[in-house]
Amino acid sequence: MYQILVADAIKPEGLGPLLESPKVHLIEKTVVEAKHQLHEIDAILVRSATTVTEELISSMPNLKIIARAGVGIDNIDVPAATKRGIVVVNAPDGNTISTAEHTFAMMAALMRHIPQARASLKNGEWKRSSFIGTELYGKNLGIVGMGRIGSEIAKRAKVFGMDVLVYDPFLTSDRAKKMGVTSLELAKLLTLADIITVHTPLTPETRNLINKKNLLTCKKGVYLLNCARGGIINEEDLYELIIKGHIAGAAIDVFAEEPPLGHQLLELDSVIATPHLGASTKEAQLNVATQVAQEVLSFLNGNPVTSSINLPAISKEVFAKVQPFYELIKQMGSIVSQSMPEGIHEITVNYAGEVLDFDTSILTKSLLSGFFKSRLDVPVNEVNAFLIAKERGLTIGEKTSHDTFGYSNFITVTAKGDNRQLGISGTYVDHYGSRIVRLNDFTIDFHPEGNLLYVQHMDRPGVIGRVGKILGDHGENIATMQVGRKQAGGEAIMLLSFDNPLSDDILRKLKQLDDITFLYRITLHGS
Ligand SMILES: NC(=O)C1=CN([C@@H]2O[C@H](COP(=O)(O)OP(=O)(O)OC[C@H]3O[C@@H](n4cnc5c(N)ncnc54)[C@H](O)[C@@H]3O)[C@@H](O)[C@H]2O)C=CC1
Ligand SMILES: O=C(O)C(=O)COP(=O)(O)O
Repeated sequence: MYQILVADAIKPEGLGPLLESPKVHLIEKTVVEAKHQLHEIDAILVRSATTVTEELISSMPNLKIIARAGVGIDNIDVPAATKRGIVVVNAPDGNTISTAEHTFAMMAALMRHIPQARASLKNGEWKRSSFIGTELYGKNLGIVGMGRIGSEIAKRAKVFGMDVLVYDPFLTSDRAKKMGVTSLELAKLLTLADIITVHTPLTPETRNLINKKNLLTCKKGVYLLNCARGGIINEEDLYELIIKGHIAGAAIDVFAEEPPLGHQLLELDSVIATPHLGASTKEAQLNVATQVAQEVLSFLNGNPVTSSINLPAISKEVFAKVQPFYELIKQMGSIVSQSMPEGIHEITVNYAGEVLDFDTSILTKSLLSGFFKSRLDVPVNEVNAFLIAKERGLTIGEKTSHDTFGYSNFITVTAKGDNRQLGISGTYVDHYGSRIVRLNDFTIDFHPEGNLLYVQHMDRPGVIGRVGKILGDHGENIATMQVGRKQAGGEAIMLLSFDNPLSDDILRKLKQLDDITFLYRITLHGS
């Protein structure tokens, strides 16, 4: 039973996929309330209220997936999660419309002083001339960050007759043209805009992106909006320039620290604010909860996730096609690891044939997860495979070729250690399954599963019999056996399979036999 901590207020109606799963137990508590259960948590679902720090991650040794029911992942230590092999997913488009609409509502309210006028009315006043507003029509709206939300705002602004100027280093001129917006450098946008709204994520690059220095280049009387993340516009600088009259007003939904208790900006009449409400609609909350619930369930069921921050996106359909190769190469990684228990400094994979239809980096990561599984006690998966390899000084190479040796697909892994090199080739055959077809230059054919014994020996009479005798004397029943050699009298191999793993004692006795070059036990769990 998977233990899933729902640490923030996530709409229960959206959690249906998880609630209906017999494999899942939902714990709806804050991190503090659940402090005695953290060690058993497999998945955590959060919004922006919970900060998922490295410390919190390390207090959850079973954690496999962190789901953000929303967009911004600045409250999650993604590098720490990645290092631990924990998948991070979000709900990238579930609250786009709500946040764009909220920004637009804030802009209209800001320009027409709606909150201030309402407060005045409530005080029994009727001060029509104090609340003279400004039209949106014909104004230059500067959008910084032209992603999902920025783009939706641009569409709405155009309908209101605004001229839309945008700055986004990742926006192509083609897309800007299609959207009917003017793409500019930030410095230029700031000098031309009447209203500026930011819609970037909060990153080291965007923190304080809008600051005193560049705000002073803006038109006097400019309006600012931040419905993205506190800190993108420097709050102290904004305050100072509003006080000095350079900025006419600001609409703020998000703060550098939330809640912003006693914040100086909230004391200013020309600042309107909401308590991080961008995504707070019935629709958005249902969307994001449903999206992350589906992602978490899919992941826990061994299926791919589609909106991961630290994994390449792969659809269910593509995953179904790639899965046989994914399992095959994971077993090949495990064979390499168990066959070369000494240090390995380089692994190269050569992909040939129909396997090249897929993103082979996913397969190489699967190889590494199989390789590291028996070597490390930290989980290694597609999330952290390359990172762990780098940390351990393991060089990973990927090659492709057309030579499939008559198979429709062919994968060869070569591992180099200090004194030895190992080569293994495998293929996936429809209706027949994974096959290892070459090992250390010997032609062979076996399904990579179960308890195996690989023996490399000199091709001399009696070797096979002596091995068989020791096994028989210990009551070990050989389930299958294959032999191979390159030339008479040269080196040869035996590959035997058993119902149970062989004991260390048997291995020791086998190693003492004459003519055995080396042997190793390989245990492979289900493929
Ligand atoms: N107030 C609220 O409740 C909500 C706030 N948000 C915030 O809004 C942000 C944007 O959301 P989406 O549009 O969905 O994300 P998105 O990823 O679709 O768009 C972000 C855009 O910012 C651009 N960008 C990145 N670095 C930049 C830089 N240095 N300068 C200019 N542009 C840059 C990217 O190229 C991208 O186009 C989120 O990261 C989140 O922090 C999102 C949802 C709700
Ligand atoms: O999705 C986002 O990035 C948001 O800022 C929404 O935050 P929330 O889930 O409402 O705490």
